[in-house]
Amino acid sequence: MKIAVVGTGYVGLVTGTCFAETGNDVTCIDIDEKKVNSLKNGKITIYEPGLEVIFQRNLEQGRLNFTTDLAEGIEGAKIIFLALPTPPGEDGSADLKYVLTVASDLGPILKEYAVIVDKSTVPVGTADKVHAAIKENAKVDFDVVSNPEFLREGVAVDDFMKPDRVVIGTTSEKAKKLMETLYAPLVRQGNPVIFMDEKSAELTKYAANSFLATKITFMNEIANMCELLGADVDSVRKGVGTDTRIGKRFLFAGIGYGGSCFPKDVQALAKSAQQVNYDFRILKSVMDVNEDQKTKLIPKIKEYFGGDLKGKTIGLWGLSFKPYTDDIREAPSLYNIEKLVEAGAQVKAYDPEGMENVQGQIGEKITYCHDAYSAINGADALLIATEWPVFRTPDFEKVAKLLNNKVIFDGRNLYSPEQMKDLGFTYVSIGRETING
Ligand SMILES: NC(=O)c1ccc[n+]([C@@H]2O[C@H](COP(=O)([O-])OP(=O)(O)OC[C@H]3O[C@@H](n4cnc5c(N)ncnc54)[C@H](O)[C@@H]3O)[C@@H](O)[C@H]2O)c1
Ligand SMILES: O=c1ccn([C@@H]2O[C@H](COP(=O)(O)OP(=O)(O)O[C@H]3O[C@H](CO)[C@@H](O)[C@H](O)[C@H]3O)[C@@H](O)[C@H]2O)c(=O)[nH]1
Repeated sequence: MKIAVVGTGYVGLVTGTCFAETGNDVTCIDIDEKKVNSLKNGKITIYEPGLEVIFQRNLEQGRLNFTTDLAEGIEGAKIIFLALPTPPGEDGSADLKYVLTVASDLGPILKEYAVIVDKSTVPVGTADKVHAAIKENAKVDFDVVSNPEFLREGVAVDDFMKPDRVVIGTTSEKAKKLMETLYAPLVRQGNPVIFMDEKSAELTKYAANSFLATKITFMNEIANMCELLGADVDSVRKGVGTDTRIGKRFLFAGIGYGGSCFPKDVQALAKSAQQVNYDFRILKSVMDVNEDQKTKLIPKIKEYFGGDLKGKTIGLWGLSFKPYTDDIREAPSLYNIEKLVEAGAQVKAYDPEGMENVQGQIGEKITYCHDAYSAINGADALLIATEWPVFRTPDFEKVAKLLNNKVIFDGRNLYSPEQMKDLGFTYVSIGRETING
């Protein structure tokens, strides 16, 4: 089937590449000329494990094409995905200007029936708005479908090719059939395609992300209680996670959730609630707690150094908001850097994939190191912000030698307190016993 994907960022590129891989003829459209040229020339624009190989294959075999021209890109497409940004507007609600601008542009250039799919995360009622924006100048029949995306960065290809479920919001039988055909190769594992109305599909996406953010935040609060009561959050996690009603996943306490989705989507759902005069109290708490959680280790670092960080150097392991991505949007590392620099400390950082993006955003505010050990060479303490596997089993003798003080502040609970005690480190983690080496 011929399909088009408008917006070739994270979701657009994964969507386009994966649908090309399942045999469709895909054209991806983006207004960013540099991005389009790079992709046309075979240079992938995001770091996402497993994506490059299928991107190259489909590009070479001509099933994956890129253009900046919307009319050219949608020519002959039966399905047109909108994978456009929906960032928080000034009041925290999702800004629909990208989605609605493209919808308006589509009206006059649609030449035959097509299904326009909202892949972006959009508030309830957006499918109606997109429909109205297209209809204003449309000369042909069309349907607008809500098909939220649930992929996680870092495992996006697997999530897309083997989804737990596909949610499709439409009341049009014609659109339903086309979407069913497109998704058929991805749901052979027996996972369901769940059809519903557009509004419920839109809300499903916000409910899923907000629920997961709440689950993490609940465990972060349990971790904070553990610290006050002398319990261990890892034991509590195992104890509760084995209850199948709760489940083992997304129970890891740490220095808060980040990324391009949870922070903005929780905020957008809270705003949607406010707009219909509903006080969504849990979400307000989730945002509050996460705000504090992100820089939770800073006061402890200050306390270790007697309250003053002036002239101290902190080695920072991890910049991306989670492992296996170069995405630094809303990464807790950035909030920690801000606080450390504000307090007069210097930061030497290493991240396997995220350094270029951080440098692009904050420039030379910190020093970028070529590996984990150079980031702690001569540093006064180590702070861990992201659980990249390379940080999990370091040579602790080397770590001790390179650091001026044997002290680790671990925002991702990578090491066991017992091991740190044996090695003689001072070790401060989240929701567990502090070890004074
Ligand atoms: N990143 C994720 O993991 C993820 C997962 C699920 C859902 N989502 C949702 O998907 C949507 C897109 O997210 P993303 O992370 O891919 O965004 P992104 O910022 O990475 O990419 C958006 C792309 O759209 C392009 N664009 C902007 N205006 C355009 C226009 N008029 N015409 C063509 N292209 C245009 C931009 O140049 C950019 O390349 C958001 O609503 C997001 O919430 C994201
Ligand atoms: O037990 C956990 C799990 C995650 N996190 C943090 O939560 C954030 C988000 O992690 P994750 O959900 O794995 O990454 P995303 O790629 O942002 O994916 C989320 O956001 C996407 C965009 O909407 C959705 O499609 C996905 O389903 C949803 O998981 C990260 O900062 C993680 O460090 C924790 O602190 N503890």
